[in-house]
Amino acid sequence: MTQKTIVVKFGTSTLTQGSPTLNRPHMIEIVRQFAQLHQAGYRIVIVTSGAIAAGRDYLNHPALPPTIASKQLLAAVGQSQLIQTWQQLFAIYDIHIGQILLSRADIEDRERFLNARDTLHALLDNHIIPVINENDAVATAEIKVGDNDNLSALVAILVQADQLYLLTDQQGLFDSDPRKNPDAQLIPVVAQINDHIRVIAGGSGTHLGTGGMSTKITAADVATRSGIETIIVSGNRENVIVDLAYGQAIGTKFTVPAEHLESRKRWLFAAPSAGTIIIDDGAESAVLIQQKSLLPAGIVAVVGRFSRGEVVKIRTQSGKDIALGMPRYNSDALQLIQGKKSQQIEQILGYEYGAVAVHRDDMVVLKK
Ligand SMILES: Nc1ncnc2c1ncn2[C@@H]1O[C@H](COP(=O)(O)OP(=O)(O)O)[C@@H](O)[C@H]1O
Ligand SMILES: N[C@@H](CCC(=O)OP(=O)(O)O)C(=O)O
Repeated sequence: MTQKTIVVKFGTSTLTQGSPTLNRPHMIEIVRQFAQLHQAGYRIVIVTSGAIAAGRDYLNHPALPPTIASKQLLAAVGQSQLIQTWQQLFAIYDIHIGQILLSRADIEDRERFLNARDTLHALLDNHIIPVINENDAVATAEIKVGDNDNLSALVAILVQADQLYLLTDQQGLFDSDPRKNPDAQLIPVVAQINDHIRVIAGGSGTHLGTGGMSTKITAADVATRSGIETIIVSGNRENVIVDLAYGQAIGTKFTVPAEHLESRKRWLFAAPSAGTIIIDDGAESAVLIQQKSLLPAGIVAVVGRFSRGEVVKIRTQSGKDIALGMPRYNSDALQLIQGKKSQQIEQILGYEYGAVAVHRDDMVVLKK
C-alpha cells in the first residue's frame, strides 16, 4: 500500500468537456480512477472548478449583468450542484467526500492555515476525500486566490502532497497556444520556470475557465519550489490519473529543483520568534539525533505568550537554540501539558490537536 498524497485539480473545461454543463459520464470515469487509487492506499485531494458553469446551467442560463455579484450568485447556486454531483458519483464506490471552501485569507492566516491543515489531515486519515473549491460566494477581490490553479498549489503545500496534477483541455503546455497554432509542440518536461515559459503560456484560456495556462505556470512554480512535482495534463485522456500515479510520462512535468526541497520550511527563518520552548536532554537527542518531533513530555518550560502556529525557538536547558518550530498548541496549553504524556493531552486540555508539541514537518534544526 502506498501512502502517496496527490492533489488533482479539474478545470471547468475538463468537467464540462467544453459544453455549458457538467459532463456526468466523464466525471464517472474520473471517479472510477480515483476509486482504484483510493483502494490502493493513495491519499487523494480534489480541487474542483465548475461551480459557476454548473450554476449558470442550473438556472437555465439567465441574463445577468456582468458583475462580480452575478458570478457570486452563480457560484452559490452551482457549488451545491457541483458537490452533489461529486458526492453521488463517489457514493457508487462507497467513498465519502468532505467539502472545503477556501479563500486566500484562510491560507495566509497561520491559525486558519493550521486549522485547514488539521481538517484536511483528519479527512485523509479517515479515508474521506477532500473536495475543495474557492469560496467564491463570499470572497472579495482582496481575499480571493482568484483561480483554482493557484489554490490547488496552496492546497498541495497544506497537505504536503507528493504530486499536483492540473487537468485541463490540452495535453499539456505547448510552445504556443495550440488553439491558435495547429503546429504547436508539446513540452514534455520543464526543469526551470523562466520568462520564456511564462511568455509561451500567454493569456487567459477558455471562456468558461478563468485561469488559462499562465495561472497553471504560476501554480507549478509555487508547488515545485515547495518540493511538489507538478504535471499539466489532459483530463480527457483515458485513464490519465491512474497512469500518472503509476509513473507514466504524459503531459508536461515540472520537476522539483534540488535546492528547493526544504523550502516549505524556509519561511520559518523569516518569521520573528514569539517565544521559547525549553526542552530536556531526551528531547534534545530526539530532535537533533533521531530527527523526531518534539513531544510535550520533553518540555521543561515555556517562555513568552504565543498562539499555535507562531514561530518559537526550541532551546536546551544549557541555553543553546537548536531549532525553530511552529507549535501545534499555544503557550498556555503547552504550559499545562509540559512534561506530560501525549495520551493525557485531551484529559488535561479538554481537546487535542495531536500527540506532538512541534511536529518535525514544522521544524528547522539550526546548524550546530
Ligand atoms: N502554451 C500553451 N499551451 C497550452 N495551452 C495554452 C497555451 N497558451 C494558452 N493556452 C490555452 O489555455 C487553455 C486552458 O486554460 P483554461 O481554459 O483556463 O483551462 P481550465 O479550465 O482547465 O483551467 C487551453 O485551452 C489553451 O487554449
Ligand atoms: N471557482 C470557480 C472556478 C475558478 C477557476 O479557476 O476556473 P478554471 O480556470 O476552470 O479552473 C468555479 O468553481 O467556477
